[in-house]
Amino acid sequence: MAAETIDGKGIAALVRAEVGVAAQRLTAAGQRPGLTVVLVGEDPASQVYVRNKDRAADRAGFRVETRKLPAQTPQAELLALVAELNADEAVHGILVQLPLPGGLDADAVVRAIDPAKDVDGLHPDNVAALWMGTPGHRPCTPSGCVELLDRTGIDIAGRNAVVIGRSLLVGKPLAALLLARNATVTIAHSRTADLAGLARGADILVAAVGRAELVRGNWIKPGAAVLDVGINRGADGSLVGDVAFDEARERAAAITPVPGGVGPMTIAMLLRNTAAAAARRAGLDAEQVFAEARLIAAERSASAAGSGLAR
Ligand SMILES: Nc1nc2c(c(=O)[nH]1)N[C@@H](CN(C=O)c1ccc(C(=O)N[C@@H](CCC(=O)O)C(=O)O)cc1)CN2
Repeated sequence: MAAETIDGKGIAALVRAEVGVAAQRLTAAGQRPGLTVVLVGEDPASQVYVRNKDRAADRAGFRVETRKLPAQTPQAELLALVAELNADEAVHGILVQLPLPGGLDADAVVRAIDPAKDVDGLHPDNVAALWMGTPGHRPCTPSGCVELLDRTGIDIAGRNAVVIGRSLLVGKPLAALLLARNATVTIAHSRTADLAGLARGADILVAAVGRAELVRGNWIKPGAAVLDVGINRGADGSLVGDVAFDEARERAAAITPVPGGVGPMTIAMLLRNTAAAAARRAGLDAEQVFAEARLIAAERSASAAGSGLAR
């Protein structure tokens, strides 16, 4: 039987609606969530992602601004902007869109961000907090993956998880998040011997390498959950994941499509991290704010459905 297709687009919309409810509560408490996105240069894909972040934050009721800088911006100027945003009380979240143009030191820029405002979860303090299991911002795409598993009812504890890819943005933090949820985690990469054989042992298989359709159908353990983080352009310009979707869905129990799977969760979780930063500033328990917002959003959507508004 073909796998369930995990509706990342729909789940991301739910999360954004819940964050919107939380934003109303935080605004009433005097902390309207504020996000500043910094875009350096003209990379076309980054421009699209930044525009989408701006629009999603605006729709959720945030105060949002995008600071655009030319590709030739000196490192010192970028660091000065980060310092300005760190000091701005209206800013709860700072995101520097990656990759930065050549010549800029992304690592130094991320280190300059106040960890409390590092809603990307990439500052070393947040990386340490992730591995230590202490409070801090978690990176958006990996936490989006876990959210997808949770909201699809896929168990994590005790399962074998194989994460193909070891980037700081996805592979490593996702491995830490799955480990924190008591999965048995293996990180695989380009030098892994018998990648296919390793993948075949995975109850949860994540592909985050950026190689179109690397993962074939016969790599999938029957009944596995497959999360495809890859976004590659096919020869005809269409988007292709790291997983050969049509083959994999014949064996998996659940699988994310590309587009419309993991990708949309990245922005939803960014909004959630920003709202969490605002909640902490308001002296509120962010988890409690989100739990209440989830109930309110569900009630609103049920009553909209009842009145025919959702149709
Ligand atoms: N500072 C950061 N930079 C980058 C991050 C990040 O998390 N923080 N991640 C990626 C890009 N990214 C967000 O910035 C991102 C990628 C993909 C999507 C998404 O919704 N993808 C859609 C398809 C979009 C398309 O048509 O191209 C999907 O998969 O359905 C959102 C955000 C690198 N940089």
